[in-house]
Amino acid sequence: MKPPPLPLEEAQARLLALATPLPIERVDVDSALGRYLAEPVGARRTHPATDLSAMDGYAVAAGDMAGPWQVIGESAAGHPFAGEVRRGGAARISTGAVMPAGASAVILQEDIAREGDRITLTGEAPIPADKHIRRSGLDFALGTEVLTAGLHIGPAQAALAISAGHSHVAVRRRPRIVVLDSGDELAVDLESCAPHQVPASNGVMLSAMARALSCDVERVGPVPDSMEAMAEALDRAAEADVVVTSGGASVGDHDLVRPALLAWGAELDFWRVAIKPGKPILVATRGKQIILGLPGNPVSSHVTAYLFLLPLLRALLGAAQPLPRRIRTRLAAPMRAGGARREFLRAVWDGESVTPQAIQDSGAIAPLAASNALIDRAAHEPAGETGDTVTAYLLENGGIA
Ligand SMILES: Nc1nc2c(c(=O)[nH]1)N[C@H]1C(S)=C(S)[C@@H](COP(=O)(O)OP(=O)(O)OC[C@H]3O[C@@H](n4cnc5c(N)ncnc54)[C@H](O)[C@@H]3O)O[C@H]1N2
Ligand code: MOO
Repeated sequence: MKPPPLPLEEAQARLLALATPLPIERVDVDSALGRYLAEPVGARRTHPATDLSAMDGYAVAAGDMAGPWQVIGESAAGHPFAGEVRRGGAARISTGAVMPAGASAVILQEDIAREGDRITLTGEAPIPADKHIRRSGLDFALGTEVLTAGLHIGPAQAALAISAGHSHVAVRRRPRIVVLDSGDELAVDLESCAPHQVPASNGVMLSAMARALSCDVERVGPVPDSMEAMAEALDRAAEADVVVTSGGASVGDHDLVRPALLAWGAELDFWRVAIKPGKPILVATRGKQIILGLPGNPVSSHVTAYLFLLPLLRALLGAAQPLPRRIRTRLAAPMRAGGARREFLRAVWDGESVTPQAIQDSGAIAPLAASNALIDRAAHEPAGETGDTVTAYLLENGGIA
């Protein structure tokens, strides 16, 4: 008797429990982009390190806001004014330049008339007087924890690490993934793809999903439906952290993934999850290696990669939040009632509401490619009306902000 399919959350928790974050390495911030911080980042400097002007204009002394003034020097970005600003004096100042000693206000150049070195106020003096000054430490002070461990390193986080004085950060090494697709019907040469064949598209799709998460991916296959060919293909995955197979996961006579994995020395953790598409997904281990057997139907492969593979890779990379986040949104069109399995419906989210695709076949790639969201519909959920609130996952950024 085979055990019943696992509920999704239980299956995800079991998979993530197998994932120990990979060893830490220190890399330059450029190379860390797309990965997750393995250690918090503390500021090695105060930013700004000193008071700076936020605008182009003239720096004057406190309480000396009426003018006229004599321009006694200039503070340009990267070239501070060495002198001191006293009553009646002003220093020309540019955006990002250091406030000179004695100066405590910046008057915008649009509010000033200049004749030679004499300037007068033609517009408004700033209120409060220090309005255009960026104070030392406004952004962060020396010693502050500016980035927490487990955070995704995107462009802004990279800029912050650099501003905080870190040219290198601690991240987990890139996971090594082998993507292996299988099936006698799979064609690589698209020019000679006969009607009994199918273009092998899952390998490209699954590799692309893994590569978007800073993984080193090798593709093996398509592998023919024979135990010998599977054994040979799996041997090429001996060094992989994660082996992803696609196809052959179901119950057919030619579905060889499970027996081939067992013969390779893998131990089955679970097989089958109560979701549609993607029910026949399997998870196994072989020593430290984690094996994800995804169903061959292209949409099933995509959805299970989204719900299982990407969270697993994020966990190996040390992400604080490996699972995709849900959004609550409204139906822009009616939704059919749920069936026996919880279903992830391909859908289009326009920023306000979501429309399920008319065709939900797990072999239909066109509606998948036209979708940017998955609606999470419970088993036996009643039909939905336009305007009803539903839960959805956004596909475009892997569901993670
Ligand atoms: N009697 C039953 N039959 C099936 C069941 C079941 O419970 N009882 N489950 C169905 C479900 S659900 C799914 S999902 C599929 C999964 O099957 P497999 O993982 O064994 O996948 P295959 O049979 O190898 O292929 C299914 C389908 O996908 C195409 N495919 C496979 N690999 C690729 C690839 N790399 N690129 C593009 N397309 C691919 C393949 O040609 C098939 O059309 O089983 C159901 N059957
Ligand atoms: O679960 Mo299968 O993935 O429904 O087509």
